[in-house]
Amino acid sequence: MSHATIDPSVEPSHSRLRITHEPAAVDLVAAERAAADMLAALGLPIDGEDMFETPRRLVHAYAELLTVPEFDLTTFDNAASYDELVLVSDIPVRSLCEHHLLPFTGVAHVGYLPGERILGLSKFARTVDFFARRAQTQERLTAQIADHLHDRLAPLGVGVVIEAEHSCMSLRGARATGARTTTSTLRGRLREDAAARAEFLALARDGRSGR
Ligand SMILES: Nc1nc2c(ncn2[C@@H]2O[C@H](COP(=O)(O)OP(=O)(O)OP(=O)(O)O)[C@@H](O)[C@H]2O)c(=O)[nH]1
Ligand SMILES: [Zn+2]
Repeated sequence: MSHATIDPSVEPSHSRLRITHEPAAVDLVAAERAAADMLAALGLPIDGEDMFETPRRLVHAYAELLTVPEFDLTTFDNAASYDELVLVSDIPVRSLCEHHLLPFTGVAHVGYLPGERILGLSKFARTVDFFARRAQTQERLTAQIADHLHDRLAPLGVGVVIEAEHSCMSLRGARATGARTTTSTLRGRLREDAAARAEFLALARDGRSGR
């Protein structure tokens, strides 16, 4: 469950909304014990000198990947009445698929049509990371970023495109190395207005790196 709290020290033209996440209880000691049992059951020599510390490293690696970073969603008055698209492309995405807990990685393109507020540019990447550092599906991650910005920033429209490679599908299983999954969520005018939607999707496509 995540929730946002208003920082009481807000200034009229500059607002900071503390974006926080209430993590479930984490018991690293129990997790290390369970990791040691799992690795031993998989036949790995964890009692030997080389892998002695592997259960601890495994648990800490997952704990790090699943730690949701808090931040301030800083917004400013749209003093210039800027009413065109703002798009930040190629934001790194690092997440874990909830089915295998294997990484999926790629990029997000996040854009919006400003209303009364504009968003601090770094907050696009922070918002992506905030929702990525969990056990996720790509679809839910895409929708959560779009819904969050739509709710908190109250723009005229918002769009999120994510392109990612799922290692559970490329390293194992189907072994479809190089297969990329693209998801998009559009809200407000970017969903309803055909011209705005086409402009956003074209810019998201053109603005990305030539991978
Ligand atoms: N829709 C969706 N599926 C995902 C995502 N990440 C992983 N998956 C899929 O979740 C599915 C889980 O399917 P299962 O059949 O239960 O698992 P599995 O036997 O390991 O499947 P294979 O990967 O086909 O070997 C797989 O098809 C994965 O590719 C995601 O972000 N979105
Ligand atoms: Zn998976």
